[in-house]
Amino acid sequence: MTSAKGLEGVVATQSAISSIIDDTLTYVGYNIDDLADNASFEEVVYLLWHQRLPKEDELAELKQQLADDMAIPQEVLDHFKTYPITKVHPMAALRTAVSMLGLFDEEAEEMNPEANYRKAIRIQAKISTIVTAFARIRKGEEPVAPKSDLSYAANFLYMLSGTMPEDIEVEAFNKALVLHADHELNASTFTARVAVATLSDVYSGITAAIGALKGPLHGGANEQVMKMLTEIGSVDKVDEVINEKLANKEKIMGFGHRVYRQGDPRAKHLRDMSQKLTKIRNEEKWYEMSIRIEEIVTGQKDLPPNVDFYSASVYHSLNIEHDLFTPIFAVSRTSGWLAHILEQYSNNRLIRPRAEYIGPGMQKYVPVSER
Ligand SMILES: CC(=O)SCCNC(=O)CCNC(=O)[C@H](O)C(C)(C)COP(=O)(O)OP(=O)(O)OC[C@H]1O[C@@H](n2cnc3c(N)ncnc32)[C@H](O)[C@@H]1OP(=O)(O)O
Ligand SMILES: O=C([O-])CC(=O)C(=O)O
Repeated sequence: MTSAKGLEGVVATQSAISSIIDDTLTYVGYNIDDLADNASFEEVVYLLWHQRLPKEDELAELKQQLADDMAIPQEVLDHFKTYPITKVHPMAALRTAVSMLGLFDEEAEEMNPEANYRKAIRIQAKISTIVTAFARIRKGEEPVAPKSDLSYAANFLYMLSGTMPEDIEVEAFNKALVLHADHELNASTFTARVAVATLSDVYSGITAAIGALKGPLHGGANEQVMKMLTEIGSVDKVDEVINEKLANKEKIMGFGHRVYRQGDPRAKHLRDMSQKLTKIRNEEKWYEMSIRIEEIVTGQKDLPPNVDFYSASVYHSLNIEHDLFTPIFAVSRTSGWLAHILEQYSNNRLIRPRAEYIGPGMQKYVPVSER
């Protein structure tokens, strides 16, 4: 037996949800460029869960269901107040809160397709309430109740800030949600599928996936990008800092990808949005620094930016705290995780690969007194 390090190039399952072929990303055969320019996040959720776009009444029904299910149990809100609050990363809070949600779902252990679909709606609805409520409670503010007439994207921004978002903010946030919704067998989606392939429940799958997304080699990179931009501070410092990092063989967060070779097709949408928003905010330096970093890294290492790079300056321009960037990724990717969980249940087999053993050969047990 020989192993592929990091399972590179291994085809581990079949899926009808999203594909990356020749650096083109599609959700159910729809090019991501088309969806990013035209679709609402709710339409994409429907697409991923049903493998077709919704008709008008189906979309209206899903929107209503999501809006109706956004409230979270008071116990979860109270739990947030018991954390040593300044030290808790919002991804850790989210991981715990989603697991806790399962304790209050009477259908948590029901394993039929209808019950699993109902849970998918509830989890997708409640996850943005969890992130926004935690963000407010840790600052000593009261959570803001969702408005049922707002879109998913608008509701998130409204629940976070307590004020009505501007149209351009909703447009940017909706686009970001669409772009992050699914991505074939990335690490967190694979994690979700492995967890539920044991026939464990949906909450276990999402909780496991959140844990996998949190790391800086995956979803956690967007927060690290903003940390790097903040540390660099100004366009004239970019060359010195980035050249030094590259010379020291440090990874530049937001660059590189296991699958894409020519570049991540999602990055250009976020680059355009970053340019637009930083101009409106009169904070063009974040965009200009990002552009200069891209020039240096692609010039020296042939490593294009991934989805995490420009999302950082987009979220910053939406006045979002930097440690909420990865939870926002989770809010969107929950739709993809749920699609993959439902697909896994529909055609399940335990996922259990092998390991190539590289330890010592056969050894004889020696009693502790003789070692
Ligand atoms: C949503 C997402 O998850 S997108 C990815 C988000 N993650 C990041 O942006 C973190 C930075 N990027 C990385 O760490 C990697 O590019 C990954 C994790 C995304 C992909 O990793 P892998 O396919 O395993 O590539 P690996 O880490 O082995 O890198 C291959 C080579 O490119 C270099 N490299 C890869 N990414 C970077 C980077 N961002 N900066 C500098 N060098 C890099 C590696 O150092 C390595 O060089 P070497 O062969 O000289 O040792
Ligand atoms: O596919 C991957 O490996 C990582 C990624 O870009 C994503 O999850 O969006």
